[in-house]
Amino acid sequence: MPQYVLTAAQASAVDQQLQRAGLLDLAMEEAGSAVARLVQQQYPAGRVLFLAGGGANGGDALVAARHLHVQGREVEVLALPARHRLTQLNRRRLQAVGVACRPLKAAAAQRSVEAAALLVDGLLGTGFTPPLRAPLDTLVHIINAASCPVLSIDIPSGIDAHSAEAGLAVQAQHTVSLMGWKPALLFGESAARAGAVTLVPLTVPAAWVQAQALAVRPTDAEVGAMLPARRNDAHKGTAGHVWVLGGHPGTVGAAALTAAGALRTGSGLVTVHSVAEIPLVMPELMVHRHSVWDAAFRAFGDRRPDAVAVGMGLGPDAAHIARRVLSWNIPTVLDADALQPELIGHGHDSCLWTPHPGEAARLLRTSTPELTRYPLEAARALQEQLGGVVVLKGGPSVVAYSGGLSVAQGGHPGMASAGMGDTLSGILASLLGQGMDVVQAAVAGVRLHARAGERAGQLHGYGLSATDVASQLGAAWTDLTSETHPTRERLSFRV
Ligand SMILES: NC(=O)C1=CN([C@@H]2O[C@H](COP(=O)(O)OP(=O)(O)OC[C@H]3O[C@@H](n4cnc5c(N)ncnc54)[C@H](O)[C@@H]3O)[C@@H](O)[C@H]2O)[C@@H](O)CC1
Repeated sequence: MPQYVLTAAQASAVDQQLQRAGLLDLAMEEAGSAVARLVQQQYPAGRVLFLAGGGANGGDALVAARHLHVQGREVEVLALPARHRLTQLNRRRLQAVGVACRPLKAAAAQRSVEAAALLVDGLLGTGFTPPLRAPLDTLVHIINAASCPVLSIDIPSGIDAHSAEAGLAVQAQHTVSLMGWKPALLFGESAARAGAVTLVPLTVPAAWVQAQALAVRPTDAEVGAMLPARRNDAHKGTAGHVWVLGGHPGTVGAAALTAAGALRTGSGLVTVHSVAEIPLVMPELMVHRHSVWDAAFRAFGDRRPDAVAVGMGLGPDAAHIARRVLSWNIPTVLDADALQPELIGHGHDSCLWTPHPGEAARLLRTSTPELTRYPLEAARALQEQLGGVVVLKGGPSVVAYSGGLSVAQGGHPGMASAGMGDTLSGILASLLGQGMDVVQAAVAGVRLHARAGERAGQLHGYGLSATDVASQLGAAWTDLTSETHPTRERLSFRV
């Protein structure tokens, strides 16, 4: 089952459905027991201090405290007055098994924090609306000064579930996200506050969550199923021919990296067209140097590849060249210098636009900080303007298509280096050239790139390069397809 991304309002709408179905009590029980299980697994010794708010987030904390107490763990619970009906109910249940709920005051919290081996933050969840009011602000300061690890339930207290920004908010080591991801757990400073995130999907009908969800996060098995499986009689003519139009004196490496990315993703033939001298990074590449772009287009005549990537290091003529390529109406990846506002309105359904946040801000005529505050909305706005499919690159990348958003899993911080986007363009063009649908090519391509980055990151850490990532693409493909293509892979090896 895919994972989903929900805003606070969307999570609350599912809660109301659960409430109407008489299932909300069970959902809170499941949430609290999952938190208790995680505590036992990851933080198995010492006193656990729970700080519980008055809403349902506090209710989850009270359920978790009861489960741990019943399992013999030493727990201490400090709670604000319970406002939510189920939080009141779980307070009575906790007291019934012999755990006192002491009032949550700053002085008591300060003393208790010192004796705790783990602090569970159940103050505020998705019901929080900024700014933080007293006494919660003082409590957040106390939590952040604690020397023990902090585990937050659903979202660190003080984080607005929708935004990638973070003001005064809990810094957690671990967050247990309930039902689905919240945008804040995926992007920017707010994601850094959450620490490691464990998703607990809860026993909620998938259709209820899907109907509300802002975005989907496909699993590796789902991505693997999208990738094409080859027949044993495949040859270079059936594996797609990609053209790379890029490079300019001073930025020739970009086109070479794109071409290498396409070859390593399995393209049968890759040809680079440029007016600059492109380094032959792999001898399997075909490189055509043209005197000027007009001559290049004359030489192309009516010949077309299966897919084209345009823009990488292409320089000042990029918008003009990209416009001519768009008139071919074939699967096209537009990257880097080709991402210009003057191309708005010239795209088609088989276009894949791949801006990083700076390029996206240029296209939307906004600032980069404004854009990165709400990456999902930004990706959607870009797709509405540009048409086709948009990959808004980042950690994680977002794919926006007509009617939907998808957020990639995984990746590695070492991927923050020059040339990574060029490699991604090659991957995407390769998948398009192998006949993939443009949405699936985007979703699978960003995950393939991220998976190759994870593998390269294990070898090179923060020193990994785009070339290292390209070298891991074959292995990444095998990882993603291991569940879905096993028989075919085995057959291929026997031949
Ligand atoms: N379907 C789900 O995802 C489920 C969610 N559950 C929990 O329900 C939570 C949402 O519960 P609620 O809607 O009751 O909300 P919360 O528990 O997040 O917070 C509501 C409380 O916070 C206070 N508050 C809000 N903004 C504040 C501010 N700026 N300063 C100080 N206090 C503020 C409100 O007065 C209210 O008492 C989720 O985060 C999750 O923990 C679970 O109970 C199980 C099911």
